[in-house]
Amino acid sequence: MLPVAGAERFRSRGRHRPGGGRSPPRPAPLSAMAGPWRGLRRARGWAALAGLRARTDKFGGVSVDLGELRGSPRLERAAFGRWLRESVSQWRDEGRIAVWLRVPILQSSLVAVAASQGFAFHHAEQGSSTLTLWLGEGPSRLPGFATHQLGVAGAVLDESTGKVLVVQDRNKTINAWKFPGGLSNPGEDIGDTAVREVFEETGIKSEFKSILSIRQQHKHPGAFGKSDMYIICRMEPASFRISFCQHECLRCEWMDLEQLARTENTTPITSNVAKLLLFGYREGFDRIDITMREFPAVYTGLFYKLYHRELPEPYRNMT
Ligand SMILES: NC(=O)C1=CN([C@@H]2O[C@H](COP(=O)(O)OP(=O)(O)OC[C@H]3O[C@@H](n4cnc5c(N)ncnc54)[C@H](O)[C@@H]3O)[C@@H](O)[C@H]2O)C=CC1
Ligand SMILES: [Mg+2]
Repeated sequence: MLPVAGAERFRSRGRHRPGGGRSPPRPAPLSAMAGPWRGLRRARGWAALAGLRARTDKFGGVSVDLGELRGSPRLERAAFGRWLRESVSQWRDEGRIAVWLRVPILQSSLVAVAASQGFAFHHAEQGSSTLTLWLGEGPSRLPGFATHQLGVAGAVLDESTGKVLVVQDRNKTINAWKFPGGLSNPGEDIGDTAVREVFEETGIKSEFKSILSIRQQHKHPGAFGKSDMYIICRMEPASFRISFCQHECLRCEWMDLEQLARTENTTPITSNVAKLLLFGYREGFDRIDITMREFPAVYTGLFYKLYHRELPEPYRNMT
């Protein structure tokens, strides 16, 4: 069994002791136990299991990282299965609401053992998977993993000529004109994705000016069935000579913005945003722009970017 390492121990419902009182006694060390642990003495890796730490979170869940077994002999599945069953039983008694189990990819045979005890995948990354088991009352309230992917395109408009940069994708069945763009990298700002993707696909350097539109599409086949957010940004060109990526694009050109707004050889998204951009080009970009401001995040010490329509000065400085 696995004693919990968090500062606070959760009391199970019905075991509340008035006045707080002492913590329940810590379980005896694994080696001293009888019953299900006896067989573990000889099982490979059992000693390492005893050293694992279970960390509590502020919601009352408990996390165990099997990566802490690094350098230990490979665990026998049976030993792990018995250890997990006993530990879960103890956490249940302690009133924990959930278990988070991180499994390094090379220990993946233990995933099946955990799954046979009710655990399910929460998410997987390159080197590990994380499984969860809900112990609380009623249906699980654990948040799911990422729900969306983010694509960003750049509508690069040369204001001196009224031409906009467009491409036709090589791998798409319909070769419609669209703005160059692609998927955001983890941790990448929207504007930075637009600059990077425009440059990678067309060779054109550009600067982020504003967000023009946001499209949300559920069950997107290109997002492995997840939802897809597609943001189109207004960009200002910093170079003009096209050198497009032959792998990704079939064609690339500077096209008259009004022609793009009128052509049928495009998607509804590109067509509508071309019309919006044409309106802004003629009537002022302040009519269409969703601009960005940066602020310090209060609790984390990080910064975030807030995107919204222009706020008039008197409102901006209200206290
Ligand atoms: N105008 C529109 O209306 C369009 C919007 N989009 C949006 O743009 C974003 C994605 O842009 P992309 O240009 O597609 O991304 P991207 O520019 O990041 O390119 C993705 C790359 O991955 C490759 N790829 C994708 N799936 C693959 C697979 N299964 N195996 C091997 N290679 C694979 C593609 O060939 C491409 O080279 C999404 O948000 C999408 O919804 C994409 C196309 C058209
Ligand atoms: Mg692309």
